[in-house]
Amino acid sequence: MSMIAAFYGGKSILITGATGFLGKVLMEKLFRTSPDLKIIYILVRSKAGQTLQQRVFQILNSKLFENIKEICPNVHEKIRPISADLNQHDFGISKEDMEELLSSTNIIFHCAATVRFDDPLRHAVQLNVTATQQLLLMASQMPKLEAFIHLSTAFSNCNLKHIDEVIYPCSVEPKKIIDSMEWLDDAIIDEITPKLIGDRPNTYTYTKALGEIVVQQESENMNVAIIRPSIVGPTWQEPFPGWVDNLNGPSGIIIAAGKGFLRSIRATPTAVADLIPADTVVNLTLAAGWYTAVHRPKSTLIYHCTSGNLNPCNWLKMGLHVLATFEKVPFEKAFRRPNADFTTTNFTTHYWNAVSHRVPAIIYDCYLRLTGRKPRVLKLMNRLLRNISMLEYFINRSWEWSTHNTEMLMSVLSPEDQRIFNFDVRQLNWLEYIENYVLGVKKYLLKEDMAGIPEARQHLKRLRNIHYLFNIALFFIIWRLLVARWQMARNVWFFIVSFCYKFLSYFRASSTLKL
Ligand SMILES: CCCCCCCCCCCCCCCCCCCCCCCCCCCC(=O)SCCNC(=O)CCNC(=O)[C@H](O)C(C)(C)COP(=O)(O)OP(=O)(O)OC[C@H]1O[C@@H](n2cnc3c(N)ncnc32)[C@H](O)[C@@H]1OP(=O)(O)O
Ligand SMILES: NC(=O)C1=CN([C@@H]2O[C@H](COP(=O)(O)OP(=O)(O)OC[C@H]3O[C@@H](n4cnc5c(N)ncnc54)[C@H](OP(=O)(O)O)[C@@H]3O)[C@@H](O)[C@H]2O)C=CC1
Repeated sequence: MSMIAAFYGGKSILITGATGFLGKVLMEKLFRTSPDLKIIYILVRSKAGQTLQQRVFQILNSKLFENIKEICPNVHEKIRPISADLNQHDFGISKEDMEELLSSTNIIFHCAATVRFDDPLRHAVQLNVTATQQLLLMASQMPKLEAFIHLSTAFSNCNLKHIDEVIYPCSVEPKKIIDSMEWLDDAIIDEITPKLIGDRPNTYTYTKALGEIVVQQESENMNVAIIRPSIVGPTWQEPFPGWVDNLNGPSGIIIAAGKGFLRSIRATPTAVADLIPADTVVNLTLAAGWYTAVHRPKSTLIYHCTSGNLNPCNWLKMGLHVLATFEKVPFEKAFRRPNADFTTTNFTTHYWNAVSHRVPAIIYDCYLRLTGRKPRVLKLMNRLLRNISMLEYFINRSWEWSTHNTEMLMSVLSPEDQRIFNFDVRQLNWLEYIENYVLGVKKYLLKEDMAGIPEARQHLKRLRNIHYLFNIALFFIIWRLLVARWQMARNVWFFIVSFCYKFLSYFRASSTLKL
């Protein structure tokens, strides 16, 4: 019998960010392993014209939840969406809903966040810091609360090279930052943002670090744990391999490369690609929830959920295997044949951005214009290059994360729990995982059918022929221009032709002699 699964049985669980990538995998696993849980409250906002119920319906009817209705037939009754916007005071939760949450909740998983790197500081602080503070305030009024699990990121202290499972201070207290956001205007906030974030690359990592400090400061008398995953990738094993539903992390890059838009990227090939599968993060999160509630450690434990120190993979290995998988399962309607390389200097990056990215985009836009359509490829390309520049920080450095707490947690699990809530990344086969990643991107993000693979191959063959024809035509045009205008080119051409003629004559003469 799994102790962790049994622990969640009969419990009332509150999840924020349940409509997000990790939140959905977390909910699925909870229903699959503890179908007798009492209820899952999820804080949801209406979005893109969808009501809360429509959003929940969409999640429950998605491929990810395919088997849940069999395991937990009354799953609809066990999810209770609560209308909430974490940007609002008290999250805009109604009085009745708030009373129910406060009186019933046993466990909180706080996953909601803004994960955008370019969010203005005010918005990132509101969601990643102030909302965390408010949720802790709510948690402190929950008499039945057993554990509060906060999802942070392994990159919250990415300004350090070696990161321990501790909370590091920031130069300005989070409370001061929260206060200042209330009276400073946007222009001033924009001006002071670079000074505040210091040697961190963006507002996301900075506000996640502030969020951790808030958790530490506001969690008196509560059982709290912080999970710090690195770059969360698609599922490794559960409920099935390769599930992914957003463009974050490497997924967008894989699409851009597979569709032939991206031909080079500035990356350090030997830097560690610290990816961690979503189901591994969820298993560790659930195990930490159980441990925190049952063993009640004296201080807040931080768990690094990373792969680099136990089973490292680097960007070169990842890149090469992504490209090899494109050969087996090409994406449909590619712009160019997928073929990419890493650049390592400013000069080569700018050169290849011009030659391999912008020039083909301009040529294609000319073709669109000539055929009476609206040019759009250069705009798309510039956006892609801008977005990639925001990720570059993370693919040109390596970090070391210590994992003592994570290893301790693994060691206290029963063999049954180690199997059901497996977070031992040493067992991960990277080649298999990356192949499933590319397949998952094709199936679940691009919604492409496997039956379309022969046509996609044909399309790539056509692109290859166009590429060869284009190169031959370009060569002849340049040659004609040179020979027509430049005596030196004529001399070189005459020399090459006469050399070939002499070589052929010699070859013919020597073969006649042999006979
Ligand atoms: C010798 C041979 C060598 C071989 C080499 C081969 C080389 C290449 C082959 C391919 C290889 C792949 C392997 C290497 C790749 C390197 C990968 C690099 C990844 C590094 C990731 C680092 C992450 C690190 C760290 C931290 C981890 C975390 O804690 S947080 C989670 C991660 N967060 C993110 O990733 C967020 C990043 N994104 C953003 O901040 C923003 O989206 C953006 C700033 C990048 C883009 O903003 P922008 O305003 O331009 O676009 P936006 O409006 O957001 O979107 C445009 C349209 O796209 C849709 N969209 C965008 N994002 C998503 C999403 N997540 N889910 C769904 N849809 C999304 C959006 O809706 C828009 O659509 P429209 O509205 O229709 O326009
Ligand atoms: N993905 C990754 O690579 C990593 C993620 N993490 C952390 O894991 C956690 C989950 O990340 P992930 O699932 O990828 O993120 P997603 O962006 O997929 O999900 C974010 C969730 O937060 C919710 N949310 C955002 N703003 C609000 C709001 N104002 N009110 C209510 N809900 C809101 C979103 O709801 P809605 O659907 O309405 O937008 C969504 O459910 C985050 O804390 C993140 O920092 C850590 C390391 C890596």
